[in-house]
Amino acid sequence: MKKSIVILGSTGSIGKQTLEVVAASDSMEIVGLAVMGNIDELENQIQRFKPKYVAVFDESKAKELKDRLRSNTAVLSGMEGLLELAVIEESDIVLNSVVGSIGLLPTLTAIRNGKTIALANKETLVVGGRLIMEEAKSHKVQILPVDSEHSAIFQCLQGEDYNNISKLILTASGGPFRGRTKESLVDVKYYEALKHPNWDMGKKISIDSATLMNKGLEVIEAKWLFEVEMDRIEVVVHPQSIIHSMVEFKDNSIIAQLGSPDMKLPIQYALTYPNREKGNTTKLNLRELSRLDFFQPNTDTFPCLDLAYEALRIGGTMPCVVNGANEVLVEKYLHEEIKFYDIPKYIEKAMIKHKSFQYNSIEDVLEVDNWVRNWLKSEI
Ligand SMILES: NC(=O)C1=CN([C@@H]2O[C@H](COP(=O)(O)OP(=O)(O)OC[C@H]3O[C@@H](n4cnc5c(N)ncnc54)[C@H](OP(=O)(O)O)[C@@H]3O)[C@@H](O)[C@H]2O)C=CC1
Ligand SMILES: CC(=O)[C@@H](O)[C@H](O)COP(=O)(O)O
Ligand SMILES: [Mn+2]
Repeated sequence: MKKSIVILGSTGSIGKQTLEVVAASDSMEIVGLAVMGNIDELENQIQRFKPKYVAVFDESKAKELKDRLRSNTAVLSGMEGLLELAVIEESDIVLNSVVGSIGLLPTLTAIRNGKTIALANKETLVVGGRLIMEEAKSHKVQILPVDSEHSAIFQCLQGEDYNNISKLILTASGGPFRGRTKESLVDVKYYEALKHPNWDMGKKISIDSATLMNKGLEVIEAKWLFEVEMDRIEVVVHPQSIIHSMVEFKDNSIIAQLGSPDMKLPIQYALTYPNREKGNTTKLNLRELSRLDFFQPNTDTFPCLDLAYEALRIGGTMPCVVNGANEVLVEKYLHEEIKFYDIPKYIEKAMIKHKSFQYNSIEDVLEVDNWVRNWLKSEI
């Protein structure tokens, strides 16, 4: 029997690579695909993978697709359609690779319906980590990390007792501006920030890598996934992105996971877990690797990392505020409405304005997410 996969965000960087993984495997098939509004690409995907269902978030685009489509694929639409797709009976696993906190509700809905989750959408755990992990436990649902660092840690922890973890060591490439001074980045343009040295990713996460907010979000993601407190999560800059992360144990042994920087590897691991299948990524040739470097992150040039740690220290709804502010600010930076250092500046302002509280429901989280987005509108 083939494993039936639903991909939320199939037209994005992770979504397309997931389709490549599925296409190359004999053990998986696609039953559902969801996108925001890129129906041209979705139509190609429908022809190739013949999913039973698709969901298009943008209602008018969904209607356009319905009018165009000459196949038996059912077209769902809006948030309702996205949630419906997240819980279809035919699926064995839901890979969530939408971008942003909009991914929270589909993850939660899938968990409440007992669906195994392959999670690329890190914002889910940043904004609602406590709730998600509680629900996953109570519904006995497994969350399989897709983010490369978390997949690496998950792989390092196979067969290990989590009580023996001494610390998690997340590697960061340092992004396109590694080694630069703050002064030199004041007027840096978004298209320079999009040039990641090692990974080909969507725009939002590429800007996050350039500010180091990506690593901040990943520290929060790691805290929830592996139940490790923030003072035992360390970030080390590793420009080659060959070691994808490490775990140090009580006995001072460190286990690392290595591979060429290609997301198809963690995607495949999540989809085939606990098995491993033949991979199609470039093999590492250790003899050709001349060196592996490690440095301390420069939080003077990249203050976003410290802001994320501070949000985690405060706890409650503060990480949600940091995430919501960051999403708005990255979008504005991409549209040249603000400058590079306005990103940390306004995130910090939002943190000062917000009084964090312990959320008890998804409604609490969504309200805070909404608040920070509206507050920024009036502030900038
Ligand atoms: N790219 C990477 O290598 C990595 C990404 N991640 C994480 O994975 C997630 C996805 O990143 P990435 O693939 O780069 O992002 P992209 O911007 O490339 O793709 C985003 C995808 O989400 C879809 N989407 C956005 N909003 C909605 C919505 N409301 N309903 C349905 N679909 C929606 C988009 O559809 P449309 O095309 O129609 O707009 C698109 O398919 C992010 O959380 C990121 O942090 C983690 C590790 C690595
Ligand atoms: C591929 C992946 O998981 C990204 O999150 C990547 O880690 C980004 O690179 P940085 O280390 O520069 O943030
Ligand atoms: Mn990552």
